[in-house]
Amino acid sequence: MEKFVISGGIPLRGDVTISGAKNAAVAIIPATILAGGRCVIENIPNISDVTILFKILRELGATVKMVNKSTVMIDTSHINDPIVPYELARLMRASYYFLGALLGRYNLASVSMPGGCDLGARPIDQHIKGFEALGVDVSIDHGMVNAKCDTMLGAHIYFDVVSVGATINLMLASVKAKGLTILENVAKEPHIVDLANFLNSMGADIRGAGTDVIKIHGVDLLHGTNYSIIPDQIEAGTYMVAAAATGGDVYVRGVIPKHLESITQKLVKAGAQVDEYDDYVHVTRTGPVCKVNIKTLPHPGFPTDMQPQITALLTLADGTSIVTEGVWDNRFRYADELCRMGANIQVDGKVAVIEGVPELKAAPVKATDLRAGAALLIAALVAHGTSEIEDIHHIERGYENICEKLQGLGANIKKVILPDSEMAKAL
Ligand SMILES: CC(=O)N[C@H]1[C@@H](OP(=O)(O)OP(=O)(O)OC[C@H]2O[C@@H](n3ccc(=O)[nH]c3=O)[C@H](O)[C@@H]2O)O[C@H](CO)[C@@H](O)[C@@H]1O
Ligand SMILES: C=C(OP(=O)(O)O)C(=O)O
Repeated sequence: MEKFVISGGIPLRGDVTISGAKNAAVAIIPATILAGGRCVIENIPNISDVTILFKILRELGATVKMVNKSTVMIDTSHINDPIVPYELARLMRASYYFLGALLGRYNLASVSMPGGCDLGARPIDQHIKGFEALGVDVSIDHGMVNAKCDTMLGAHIYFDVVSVGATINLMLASVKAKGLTILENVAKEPHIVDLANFLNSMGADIRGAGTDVIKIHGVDLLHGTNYSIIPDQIEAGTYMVAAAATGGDVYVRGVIPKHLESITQKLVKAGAQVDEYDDYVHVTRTGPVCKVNIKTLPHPGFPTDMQPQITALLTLADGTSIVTEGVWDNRFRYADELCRMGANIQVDGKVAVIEGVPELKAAPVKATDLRAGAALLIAALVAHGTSEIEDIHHIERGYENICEKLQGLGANIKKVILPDSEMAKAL
């Protein structure tokens, strides 16, 4: 087991460069199956979710080679197995994109139910409803989702809830379906647009990504492509909040400021100064943290994946803030851990009332999921004394070299391998 040890109280200063977006990469990597050829993808984040997807692709028969530290060549000419087993699929959420991608190429897929962060119920009924509308038979047996059809036919699908995953899975499945597919009430996140751009660069005909309606004219054949993934909105937002929380002065580079607007707006209300430039933002805070009310919503609303991090900042506000989770049933499990560090947070279902405290105190804490881990890191960077964060594998699902990037900003953080894991490795 590994943990982060952080001595807090140091304002972050300097430059940090943002990696490729996790939630775009995890859709684009399975999508290479549709090419049936060679794709070269740049700006791949070096995170454990990506490593697992590469492993799955190799098991399916693809060739996956890193060309340099952030560019990968994936050749899916020789996929020979449409089955994604439990041991790999359970490790992450996006493994279910193999359903859409394999269906799109072979009209056949068998993928174990996915894992991912525990945020309450994470049903896949909208994915199944969409596949069925395209003429696919879907059954769930022994935890495997089995899907097959003879020919996929374009359809008009109206999603009952706005779902990133269902939008992506249906784009993947329908890109080669016969005729026109119309997806309505779709997600509009930047990674939806990035996937559409990637698929279009392979010869797909997808229009409207980034709006409520996506129209897909099925094509017979797709081909390999070269593509560069967008920067990670949530990684960027996390460093912006960390800069504000520590009273720092940080240049967050290699970003698309437009993707950060909802985060920037709340940070400014919370007392930070954020200056936007072409491909970087400059975040400082010299005054007090101000109370802010926030409700998370699908894009372009405030992203749920930034909710724990901004809550960590608001624990230090001058006054009481209310944070309402508008996407997930249970995304405040980290609040107890922040309270161990001296925060004052009352959670009632999807609402957290955060009464600001003058300071946080170092403590040993556990990351309950990816962004919960990021929130604890931010709190530990602020708190005086030495904190230890366990279960950092959650954090490493989504943040490339977070320890090194924070060290580069002057943080006193190190990754420690606990002796029992050394022992486990030796056995
Ligand atoms: C790999 C990835 O990109 N993960 C992101 C994706 O997760 P994910 O794609 O799983 O999230 P969804 O957008 O699908 O879920 C949004 C809401 O819709 C509900 N729902 C979803 C599907 C379905 O079939 N039925 C249903 O009811 C969910 O329970 C949730 O309440 O979007 C979330 C919302 O921005 C982010 O927090 C995750 O980081
Ligand atoms: C919830 C998240 O990821 P996943 O859907 O992969 O669990 C996240 O990125 O915050």
